[in-house]
Amino acid sequence: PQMSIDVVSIFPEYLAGLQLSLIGKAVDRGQLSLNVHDLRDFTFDRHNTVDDSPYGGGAGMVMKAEPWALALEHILGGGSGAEEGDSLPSAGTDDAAVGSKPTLIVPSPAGQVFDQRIAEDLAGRDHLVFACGRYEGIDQRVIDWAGEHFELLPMSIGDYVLNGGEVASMVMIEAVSRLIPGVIGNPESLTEESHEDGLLEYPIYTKPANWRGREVPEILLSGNHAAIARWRRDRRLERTAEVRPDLLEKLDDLSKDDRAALE
Ligand SMILES: CN1CCC[C@H](Cn2ccc3ccc(-c4n[nH]c(N)c4C#N)cc32)C1
Repeated sequence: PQMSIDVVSIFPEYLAGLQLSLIGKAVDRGQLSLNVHDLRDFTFDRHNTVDDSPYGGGAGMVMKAEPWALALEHILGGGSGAEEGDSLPSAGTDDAAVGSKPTLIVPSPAGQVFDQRIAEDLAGRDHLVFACGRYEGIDQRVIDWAGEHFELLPMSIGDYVLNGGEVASMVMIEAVSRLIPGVIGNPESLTEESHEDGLLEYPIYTKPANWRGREVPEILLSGNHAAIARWRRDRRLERTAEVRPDLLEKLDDLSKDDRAALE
């Protein structure tokens, strides 16, 4: 596969949604491999304990280090099949020396904020591993240890608080996998979309031309493709100025026509 994705979670069924639709098809086509691991499979006490109370006191529980290290070592050791089919490293070398290190993404409110640029960067990598925390998070020593075996990326999907890393991982996996060539049916649909080139997308319409008395903008029925392209760009500029002026300020290649649309 072009990319292997592993996810570790105490709620593996949360990630089942990814098997549907586009990503499911890409997995069936062998473009993507997605493996979800239950953290509790790496506990061996009677209660499959994954958490304990925080040193120093405070509310909530902390996820214990050992299960996480065992789960991540299982994945490093090829437990995800990510390395299957790769030429086995010659004796004595470790993967990190032979290939590039896998990328470990740790969803966290304290992470770098995920955006389309980061999605594009991650889409070019071979092996992504997502560590989904719950409770108050994961013992810091796991993160410190993981930094020696992975390229470590603490990542937040936005400035609001969730209860765990699963939803954040699904957001990032969807944003990344749709950028992998062939995963999205028509690569054309990856252009001129919001955040791809810094402008929000233009309004879209389909049949009927008159719906409950509301007409489709005339220009779109004209067949004049240059005029339609201009109209669409004007709508993108207008919408971005209205909804996300912060994005507009980042643009430095506005044409004369663009500026006219913003007057
Ligand atoms: C009250 N406490 C505060 C700290 C976090 C605790 C819940 N939690 C445990 C693991 C974990 C992972 C990610 C996120 C998260 N929140 N917001 C985002 N954008 C995230 C992302 N990515 C949240 C998480 C709840």
